[in-house]
Amino acid sequence: MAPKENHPKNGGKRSRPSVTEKEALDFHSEGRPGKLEIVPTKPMATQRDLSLAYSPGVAVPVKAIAADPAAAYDYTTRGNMVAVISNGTAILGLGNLGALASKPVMEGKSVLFKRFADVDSIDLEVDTENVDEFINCVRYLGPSFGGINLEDIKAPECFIIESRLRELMDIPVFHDDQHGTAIIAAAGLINALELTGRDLKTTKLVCNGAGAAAIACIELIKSMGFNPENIILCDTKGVIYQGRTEGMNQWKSAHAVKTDRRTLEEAMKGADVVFGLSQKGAFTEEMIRSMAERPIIFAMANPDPEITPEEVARIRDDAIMATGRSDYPNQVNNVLGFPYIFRGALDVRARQINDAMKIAAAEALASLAREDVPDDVAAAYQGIRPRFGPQYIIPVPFDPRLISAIPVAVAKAAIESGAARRVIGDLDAYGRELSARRDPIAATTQNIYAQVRRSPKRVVFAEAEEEQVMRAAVSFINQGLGTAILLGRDDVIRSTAERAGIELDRPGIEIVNARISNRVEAYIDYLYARLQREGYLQRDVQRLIHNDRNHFAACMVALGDADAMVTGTTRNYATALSDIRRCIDPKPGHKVIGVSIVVSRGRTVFVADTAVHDMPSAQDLADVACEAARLARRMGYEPRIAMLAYSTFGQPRGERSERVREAVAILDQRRVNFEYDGEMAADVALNAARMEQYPFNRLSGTANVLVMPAIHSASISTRMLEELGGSTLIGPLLVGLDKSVQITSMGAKDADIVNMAAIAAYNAGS
Ligand SMILES: NC(=O)C1=CN([C@@H]2O[C@H](COP(=O)(O)OP(=O)(O)OC[C@H]3O[C@@H](n4cnc5c(N)ncnc54)[C@H](OP(=O)(O)O)[C@@H]3O)[C@@H](O)[C@H]2O)C=CC1
Ligand SMILES: CC(=O)C(=O)O
Ligand SMILES: [Mg+2]
Repeated sequence: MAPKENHPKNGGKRSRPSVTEKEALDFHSEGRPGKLEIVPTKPMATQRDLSLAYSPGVAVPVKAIAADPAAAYDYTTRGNMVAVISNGTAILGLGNLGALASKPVMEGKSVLFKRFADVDSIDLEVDTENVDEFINCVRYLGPSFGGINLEDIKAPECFIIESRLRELMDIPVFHDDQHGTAIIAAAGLINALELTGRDLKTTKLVCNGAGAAAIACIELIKSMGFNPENIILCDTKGVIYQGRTEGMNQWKSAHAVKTDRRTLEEAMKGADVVFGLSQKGAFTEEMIRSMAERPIIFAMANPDPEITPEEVARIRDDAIMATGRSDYPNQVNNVLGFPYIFRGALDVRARQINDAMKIAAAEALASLAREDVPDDVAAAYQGIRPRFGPQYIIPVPFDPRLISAIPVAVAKAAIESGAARRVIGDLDAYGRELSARRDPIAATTQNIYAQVRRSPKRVVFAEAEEEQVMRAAVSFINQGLGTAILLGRDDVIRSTAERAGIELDRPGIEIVNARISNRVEAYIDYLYARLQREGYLQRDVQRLIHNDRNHFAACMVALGDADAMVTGTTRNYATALSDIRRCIDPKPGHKVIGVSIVVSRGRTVFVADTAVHDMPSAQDLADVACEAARLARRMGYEPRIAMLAYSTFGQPRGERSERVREAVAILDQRRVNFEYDGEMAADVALNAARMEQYPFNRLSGTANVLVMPAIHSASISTRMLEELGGSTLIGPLLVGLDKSVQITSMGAKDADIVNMAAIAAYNAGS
């Protein structure tokens, strides 16, 4: 998983992941519809909890807040809560589709607040296009929130709404499409100008679009020193020149210039920079061709840019190209801003987000892209170590440094400019505290996908007659992960696909029918040689290869006809595993085990063995610890292993715990190179205060790998965590086999199958 010394180079030709409309709808409807839920932060289990949380206990903070409003930050969610508010009049670049239709985007923004900056957020869709009604609706909500993020409200109404609400409310009111976009575009522009050796004062820029995002972008770059005479603004009517009357408003007029150019085409001739904040397809190849040498093109319309990087690459090889999308390099998108800007603003209880805070965010972003990317961060860059250059002018949203770099800069500027109600004395300590909030598993998962994308694999889907497996296979190839081999009867696969509306006739999908494959004899010979002394006759083996797809698929992988395999949706784990073990051995010196990854409230814990050893011996437990430590390291975690039991360091003493104590002694003898200790109970392993009661314990912090004493405790506890504790469970991942195989849980959904196929492909590559 060592990142390569390189930087992403696509020239517009890199294959990029895409999603189908069905995948997008399934993603939003699966399980609980939508993308958000609310989770209590206090126990609500007993009479006492109720007395504290509700009547009578709740009266105490009520009185405290009435006496001192600042106390609301100490006793309520206000200080970490942002409302994302829209009326749906400019949803991305899709136009005015109404408040209700904007909800998926607003929920998305709320989720991004949480994911990237641990800011709690709720979306509010306000069903009016009337400016006064909208303002009146929002102005009274101040007590509920630490900040208001206005989103996708069209110009010019958005300007009036934002400025009036800023006057009326004593918390930050920030129209993300204006200032979020401006901050990110300014950061990208600072770097692009430097790379092309341009001076801010003489660069000529055309901005297509004269709405919320566009006006804010040009205002910010003017305030940074851009010469107003060098900026031409265009809208649907063409160039905004002095004296134009059609389709004008005061915000456009403020940026009208003296020029005889009238169309976007004319404006772009010889331009150094073009900003697209308008609509899909607004730039033609001709316009791009007419720009100056080494042009800077930010085509920021969402979901589809004004021109694609592929189109630009066809006609010019000297452009610096950015879009608003996640699937191209140089993503100039406000996701890089709003979570972190609000994080900083909330932490100093800011009254507003002022220009000083915006410029601080832009500068922090720009300088982050120029810094060397350290090893532990390279994972977020898809295993490639990016270097400041035309393909890397701005950090990626998954860059784990953003959470500390941007809020610290924003908080500092808020304190210095007087917008803060609370001063953070030690900003370095604040930065360290912020870093600790990041969850590396997301970066790891995306790194797995990215690595596979760079080195696509042939993965056999053993149960391809199942509809969800076919969908997973299609998604696998759509995401550029490799070739999907569908194993099954051709006619059954095709008729099921047709019924389900799945298109299989596309490059990257191969259907293999075990009954008529010309590899059958080779697989029978291979398997018979392995099983003839295990009580199998040749005809038994023939039957296995002809009739059982796990055996056939595993032989494909064993003999190199496929790189990896995924199975498990139609059979239980143990059956699938024993089918595979007949065909594939453990890697020399390894033990085959299952490791589940539990992600819970930002914490990631590996649990082993959750799949293979029923009642492991002390030797087995030591082996499991070694295998789990290897996997944790591969996923970017330095293992701290707790050997779990019901007892802790000999108390209470019991026969079952003896095995675990012995396993610890075996690890001592092996002089392994990772931290471990035990035996200990789960609460001691996971709770720092409980752990402190054993000062002699050798773990340097709470455990991140739990070795379970037996499979039943492993399986029961992980499933309970998933069902009762709201944790996300990944796996069990099968580790230790000589070839790459993953087994999903029975009845797994297509998204889970794709994840397992990606992990199988990833393991096949190393
Ligand atoms: N990458 C990012 O982070 C962000 C990207 N955006 C994108 O910017 C675009 C505009 O959003 P926003 O400012 O909020 O919307 P607004 O509705 O406020 O403004 C839209 C502007 O685009 C102009 N426009 C529309 N189509 C064309 C066209 N074909 N040629 C020239 N001008 C056109 C409109 O012109 P007129 O005034 O004549 O009607 C208007 O000035 C969207 O595509 C959005 O996705 C927005 C925010 C963030
Ligand atoms: C990214 C964003 O906010 C938009 O396109 O509207
Ligand atoms: Mg928006």
